[in-house]
Amino acid sequence: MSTLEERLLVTGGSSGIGKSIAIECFKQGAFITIIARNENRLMKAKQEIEKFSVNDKQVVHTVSVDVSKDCTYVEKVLKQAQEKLGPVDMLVNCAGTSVNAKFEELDAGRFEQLMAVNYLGSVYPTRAVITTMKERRLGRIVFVSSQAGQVGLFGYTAYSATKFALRGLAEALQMEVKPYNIYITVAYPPDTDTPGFQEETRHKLLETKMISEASSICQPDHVARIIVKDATQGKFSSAIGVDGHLLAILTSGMSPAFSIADAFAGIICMGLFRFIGLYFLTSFNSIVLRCMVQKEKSGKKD
Ligand SMILES: NC(=O)C1=CN([C@@H]2O[C@H](COP(=O)(O)OP(=O)(O)OC[C@H]3O[C@@H](n4cnc5c(N)ncnc54)[C@H](OP(=O)(O)O)[C@@H]3O)[C@@H](O)[C@H]2O)C=CC1
Ligand SMILES: CCCCCCCCCCCCCCCC(=O)[C@@H](N)CO
Repeated sequence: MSTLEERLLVTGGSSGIGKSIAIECFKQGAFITIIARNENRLMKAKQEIEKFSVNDKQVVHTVSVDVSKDCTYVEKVLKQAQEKLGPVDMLVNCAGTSVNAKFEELDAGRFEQLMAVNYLGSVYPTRAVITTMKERRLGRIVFVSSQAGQVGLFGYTAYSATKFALRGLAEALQMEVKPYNIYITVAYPPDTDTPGFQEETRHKLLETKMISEASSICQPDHVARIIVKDATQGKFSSAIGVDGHLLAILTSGMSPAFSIADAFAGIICMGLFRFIGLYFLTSFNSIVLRCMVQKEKSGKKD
């Protein structure tokens, strides 16, 4: 890592993808503060990450806070964290959670909770760092979305919406902060083998399971390596795997292009990828229909 990303804040840094991002950056000499709610898990993660230190000045700070509640408080504690750590070069918004269930089985509270954690829980930490980044004319902000933030899928009505929201936020913010040399990255990981994913899998709908097989299951350290590399380079979209890159081009819309070569690749491939996308969509719809027929045959209530 260059000298740029010396100081990092990683929300959700006590588990899964966030912890792997912290480890990846720590290995490259960064100073890191990890943020999550549960103090025990934070302490355990701190010890695990510190094993990868490359110089004896490196320590991992921890902050226990719920990023989804009380904006003023989140901003206050993260500003305090910056006094300890120094001005932040890169903020990684990775705290998040998912729920997989049919729309009518989710009560309204779940929609609110998910939007609070996944969306507002990225807005509040960003508010805590943006002014200093603008003053310093330097910074990177990462939003961890999902492939389910590029395409709405069966069982993810509440979840997908929160991940799509991050993209809107990121595009608008990028336009505002580009003149200040601040670069935004939206990461779209596929299913990744983390504690959060294992929890989600225990209650996963058959339709979602079958549809998700179209994409790979990744290891968190692999996902982290790609996100850190893309963010360091200042890429707006960070995709993983062949399907991830296909989806990124197909759903690129008005997102910034990383390079002229990237822009041309998109322009040339778009038509073909739309065709492939529609093929997948047709197969997903047929999975949904087959599952419904099967349930009706076996007399199960929907
Ligand atoms: N795993 C996957 O398949 C994929 C995951 N993603 C996204 O990546 C991110 C990380 O996922 P994953 O690694 O699986 O998750 P994990 O459940 O393994 O870890 C989630 C982390 O976020 C923290 N966290 C959760 N809620 C809050 C909160 N309200 N305030 C502060 N910290 C919080 C957790 O700590 P604590 O509970 O102690 O607060 C933990 O550190 C999420 O945004 C997820 O949506 C995207 C695509 C695929
Ligand atoms: C044109 C090309 C089409 C390519 C195929 C598209 C495949 C879509 C499959 C998406 C799988 C869902 C990932 C959700 C991950 C996630 O966020 C949760 N696991 C969180 O816990």
